[in-house]
Amino acid sequence: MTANHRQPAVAATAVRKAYGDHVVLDGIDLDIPAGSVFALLGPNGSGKTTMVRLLSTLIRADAGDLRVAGHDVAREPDAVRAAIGVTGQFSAVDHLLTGAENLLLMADLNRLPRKERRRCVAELLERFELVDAAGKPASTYSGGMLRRLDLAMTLVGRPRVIFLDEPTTGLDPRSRRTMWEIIRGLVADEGVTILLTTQYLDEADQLADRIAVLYQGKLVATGTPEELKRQVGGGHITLRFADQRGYEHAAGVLEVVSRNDAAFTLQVAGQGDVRSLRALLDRLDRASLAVEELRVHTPDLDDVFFALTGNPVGTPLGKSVSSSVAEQEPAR
Ligand SMILES: Nc1ncnc2c1ncn2[C@@H]1O[C@H](COP(=O)(O)OP(=O)(O)OP(=O)(O)O)[C@@H](O)[C@H]1O
Repeated sequence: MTANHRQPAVAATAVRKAYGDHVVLDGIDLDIPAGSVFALLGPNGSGKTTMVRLLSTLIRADAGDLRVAGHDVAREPDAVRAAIGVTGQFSAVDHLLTGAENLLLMADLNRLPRKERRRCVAELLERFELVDAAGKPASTYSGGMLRRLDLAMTLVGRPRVIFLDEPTTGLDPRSRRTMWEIIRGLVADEGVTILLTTQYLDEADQLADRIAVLYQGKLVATGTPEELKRQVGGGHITLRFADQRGYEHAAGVLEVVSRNDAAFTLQVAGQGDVRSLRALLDRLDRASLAVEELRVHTPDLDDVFFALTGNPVGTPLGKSVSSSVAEQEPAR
């Protein structure tokens, strides 16, 4: 590992940003190693876009230090701009131009040598599966195609750090997966650093080396997906019985965490590993109890999010829910 790799690609210390009385970011610290994917996870209005705008020099922080690719954001904004690419809610795509024209325009703006322009555009169209649509106006593109074009345009400038603001919001599942593959490829093939913002826990789980959970202007947790999941403790196993008799019998035999008398289901603590599952099934066998259905629930980022914020994913900021709703299995 070189010295350059040890230097964080993005660093923030005690960053604060308010609009009037509304404190949007309140003492944010970030440290993102070069060559990694970092997800800033938070519900609508939690300040994710504000953080990206600060890091990409579009707005100024009220307090704190921000460094990107080794440059101070306040003192060396031009050097920061030269090192970064930004895609997302403020897309650079011109809808009147074709995909190829948009890319050529970026190549011009980046002052690529004339010979290189065409080669670079052709390469990007190929890589982002836009060859067939290259001659069509961007106004005719689907949401997924527009995101791909936006990201391709960003890559013309060969950025070392890329900010992806909600890269897959509104996309269908197939387009999301294509985008995820592209993002993974960028890090693996080119060693760029990616900071992505997302409200999707599965996206953070799939892509990020590390995740920070932003809630009401503060980072409420930071860690690898696995570290965050460990924080919320053990999973559970749900057992459903065919009738009242079996259900009541089992409830007397097992250490039950919670029960649902109407559905004949019991929850017992357990991670779902083979050894503890075998022990549980042996116990049921010895008691001559037949289980109709068994489900293992390992903690996931939905549980983490709820444990940290008191809100299930997708709830707008500040709207807590009753524990009865929260105790339900998270929707997939
Ligand atoms: N220019 C501005 N003037 C006043 N308030 C603003 C401004 N920009 C953002 N805000 C407020 O700051 C808060 C955070 O906004 P931000 O866009 O950073 O959130 P977000 O987490 O990216 O949410 P979303 O997913 O909805 O974009 C919101 O309450 C928003 O209304």
